[in-house]
Amino acid sequence: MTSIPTETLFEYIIVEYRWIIVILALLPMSAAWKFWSIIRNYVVFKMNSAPKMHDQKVKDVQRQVKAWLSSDRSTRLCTARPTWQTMSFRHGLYKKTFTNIKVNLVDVLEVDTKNMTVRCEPLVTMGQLSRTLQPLGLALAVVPELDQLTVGGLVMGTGVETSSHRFGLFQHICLQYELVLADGSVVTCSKDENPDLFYTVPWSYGTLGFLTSVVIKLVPAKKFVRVQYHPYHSLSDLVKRFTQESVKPNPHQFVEAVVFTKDSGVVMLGDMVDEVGRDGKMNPIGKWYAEWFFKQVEKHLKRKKSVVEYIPLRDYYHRHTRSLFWELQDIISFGNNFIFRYLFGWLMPPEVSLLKLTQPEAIAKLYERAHVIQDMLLPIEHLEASINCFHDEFEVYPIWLCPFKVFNNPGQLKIKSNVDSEMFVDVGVYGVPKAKGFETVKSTRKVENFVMDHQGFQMLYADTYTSLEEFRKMFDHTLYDKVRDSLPHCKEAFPEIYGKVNKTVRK
Ligand SMILES: Cc1cc2nc3c(=O)[nH]c(=O)nc-3n(C[C@H](O)[C@H](O)[C@H](O)COP(=O)(O)OP(=O)(O)OC[C@H]3O[C@@H](n4cnc5c(N)ncnc54)[C@H](O)[C@@H]3O)c2cc1C
Ligand SMILES: NC(=O)C1=CN([C@@H]2O[C@H](COP(=O)(O)OP(=O)(O)OC[C@H]3O[C@@H](n4cnc5c(N)ncnc54)[C@H](OP(=O)(O)O)[C@@H]3O)[C@@H](O)[C@H]2O)C=CC1
Ligand SMILES: CC(C)=CCC[C@@H](C)[C@H]1CC[C@@]2(C)C3=C(CC[C@]12C)[C@@]1(C)CC[C@H](O)C(C)(C)[C@@H]1CC3
Repeated sequence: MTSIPTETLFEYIIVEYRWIIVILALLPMSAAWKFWSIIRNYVVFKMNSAPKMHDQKVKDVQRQVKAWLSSDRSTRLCTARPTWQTMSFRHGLYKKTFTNIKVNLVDVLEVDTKNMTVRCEPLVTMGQLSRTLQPLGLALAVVPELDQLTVGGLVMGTGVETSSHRFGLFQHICLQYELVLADGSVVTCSKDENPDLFYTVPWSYGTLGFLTSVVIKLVPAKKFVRVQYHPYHSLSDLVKRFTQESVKPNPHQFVEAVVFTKDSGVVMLGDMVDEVGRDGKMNPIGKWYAEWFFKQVEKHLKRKKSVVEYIPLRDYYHRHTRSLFWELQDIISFGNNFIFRYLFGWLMPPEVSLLKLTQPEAIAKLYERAHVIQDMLLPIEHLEASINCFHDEFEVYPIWLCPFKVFNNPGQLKIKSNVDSEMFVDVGVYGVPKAKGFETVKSTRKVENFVMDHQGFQMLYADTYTSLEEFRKMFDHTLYDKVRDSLPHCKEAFPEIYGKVNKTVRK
């Protein structure tokens, strides 16, 4: 059955019989972990104990930074969050050599219904937030899809979702950050207070200070999302419709597309509603027995006509969680089989952290050699050319398309200078490449060059093969460098962004 070059019999057994470990150990462990965190978060939030503890916890972060300050400072600093717990594809090697600062801040602090904001700590996850906010009739303006993504990671990296064509990236819905800096001080920043710091925190990957709380913008939520599925059998027609829907003045609340082959795909347009209308069926895609969402979407291609469905709001927000987009099909190939779904669907998905922790070396090598995970962010006018380029270099399907607005703010993302905002699209490619002549580094480099030539950006949770020079060209470092120069001990404490995301520091 296997064609992976496994080095030992032990490794061979681990790879080939991994499903036994996944089903008997990882799935039950994941479920127990989820169950425990839901109860714990609920109790803490209801008892309202978290806001009182917050200052104490921030002081503890300050204490650790000050201890480093008074040491010989021979190492740099990073958070102590184990690398297997994170949503990045690789393990950060710097965690082993840097001083690890414990930032164990896991709570939703305050929901302000008057100002429509929520204040929360950096380790709060998207799943935890949507669970807390939904009963209050609220939602984050942008909810990145995977349950396990944290507020801290999304602020220091980036976050995108199908409402981003209206609200922008995750950074654009954040109103205030509280950080512990390298000199041990606590600062808050917003567009009016310490604006340079405020605008350079996103995409800084923890290289300016430790985030301790964030104020995020909320929007009113309704019970369901009315989703229209529009199948296309021509790439240019799909791109035309997708672009029109993204840029029009009064767009639908959610816009997304999944491209299944070079010339077929489905455009999805969604709007929140309170009741299920007569024009479509209710589809609770979050139920344990439901088919994986992308498989359901694929079926609309065959129907050839537009269809309307009503999806419960939380199910919609986390629609790609149960199948980790389409990555789980490579891990549990029979995961979408109806017998498996009825028996074990309620345990899905296995926690990404547990998958990462138990990933054998042979699988890591297989992914390195024959798997692509990349999100490229490009101005929307280059969408069709991007898909053609991705097809030539990778030939990986499905492709995820999500439009998003980039506001003309200071910081690392530079857009055309004469506009208030520019529409971009996230082209997400996750899977096994079928392109002839695919070679991980060579092919990814070609795509990276295409992205740079078209004024795009690369998401950095995945592998980047850019050189430091190219990276600094892709992301504008002018203000970032100025801020690092001005913050005491910053350059001594933290490497620059490239030092945390390039391939040599991640394995
Ligand atoms: C039940 C089960 C559980 C699994 N659990 C995990 C897991 O927890 N974590 C994990 O990472 N993987 C997991 N896998 C994936 C598994 O390791 C690979 O699918 C398998 O080893 C691919 O080898 P193959 O020769 O059997 O597949 P074939 O179908 O023969 O594959 C042909 C070629 O396609 C490529 N290929 C196939 N699958 C992949 C893939 N996933 N990524 C990159 N290239 C691929 C390889 O180059 C391979 O040589 C699981 C698979 C199964 C069936
Ligand atoms: N839909 C989407 O938008 C998706 C986004 N992603 C990406 O996944 C990542 C988020 O994953 P997640 O596991 O939550 O985050 P991680 O723990 O991987 O953190 C990402 C970066 O943020 C830094 N960071 C996190 N918390 C803090 C903090 N409190 N103070 C200072 N720095 C901090 C980390 O620094 P350190 O290295 O020191 O720990 C790290 O460099 C993001 O990069 C995001 O772009 C992935 C999938 C989907
Ligand atoms: C911007 C958007 C929407 C990005 C979606 C990113 C997902 C597809 C990524 C995030 C985490 C991710 C890199 C991951 C993996 C697949 C792709 C994921 C789910 C897997 C599960 C692939 C198998 C690997 O052995 C391993 C377990 C290490 C990783 C873990 C992280």
